[in-house]
Amino acid sequence: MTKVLVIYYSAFGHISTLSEAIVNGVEQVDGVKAKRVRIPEFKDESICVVNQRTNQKEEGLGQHFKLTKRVEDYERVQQEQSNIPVATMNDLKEADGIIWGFPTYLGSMPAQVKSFLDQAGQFCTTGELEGKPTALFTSAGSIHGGHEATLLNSIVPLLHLGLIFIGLPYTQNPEYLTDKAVGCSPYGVSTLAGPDGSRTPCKDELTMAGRLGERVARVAKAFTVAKPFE
Ligand SMILES: Cc1cc2nc3c(=O)[nH]c(=O)nc-3n(C[C@H](O)[C@H](O)[C@H](O)COP(=O)(O)O)c2cc1C
Repeated sequence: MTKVLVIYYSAFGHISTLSEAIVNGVEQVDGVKAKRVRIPEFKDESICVVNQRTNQKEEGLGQHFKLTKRVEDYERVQQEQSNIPVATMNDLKEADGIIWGFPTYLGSMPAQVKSFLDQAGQFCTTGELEGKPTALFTSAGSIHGGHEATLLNSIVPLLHLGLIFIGLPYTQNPEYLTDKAVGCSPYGVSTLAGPDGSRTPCKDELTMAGRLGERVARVAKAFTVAKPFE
């Protein structure tokens, strides 16, 4: 059985929703099983969405973000995710393919994810993740808020780990060839949350998320049979 790990961090649930579509796509491929895990949250005092409630007012630009409601959303979503196992270094070692999902924070990955990846840095010297197919999905507040930047700059640590990056090709994903506000690009899956987080992933984004899962699963399965790096 080929194992694909879908590993994610989600504050408000958009990434969590995409991760379910990705799992469904992975499991379209015979002989491939998905495991969904979440990257651990920081301790309370460093969680930026909680700090925003105490440090910012809902006036000026802050009105657009509906911060008080966002913290309520955050607390609800964390509760809903409490049954998803917390990711470990062992999960990475056991997987034949790894798909990472996280929101765009300042045009890059959240610190929670970077912290987890830094711990995985131990595998640079052991080579235990080398040759495994990998892919990315993200979510951003606004259309030009940096989802493509996040996908592109997040490839860098994955290459340090020796993972083999899988994108989302045009011919199989015509939905992103549009003038409408739809996420996804050749670099991976993405969705738009809207400034106040009220937009949820649309049908096209969920379809493309499924296809990315399936694509990684196909490559992971082929690699477990062919063992091209042994
Ligand atoms: C600290 C922080 C930084 C953010 N930075 C960006 C940003 O650079 N661009 C953007 O479009 N949205 C930004 N957002 C909005 C998030 O991308 C949005 O809340 C996220 O995509 C929702 O995903 P989730 O529901 O899985 O948490 C930021 C949010 C937070 C809390």
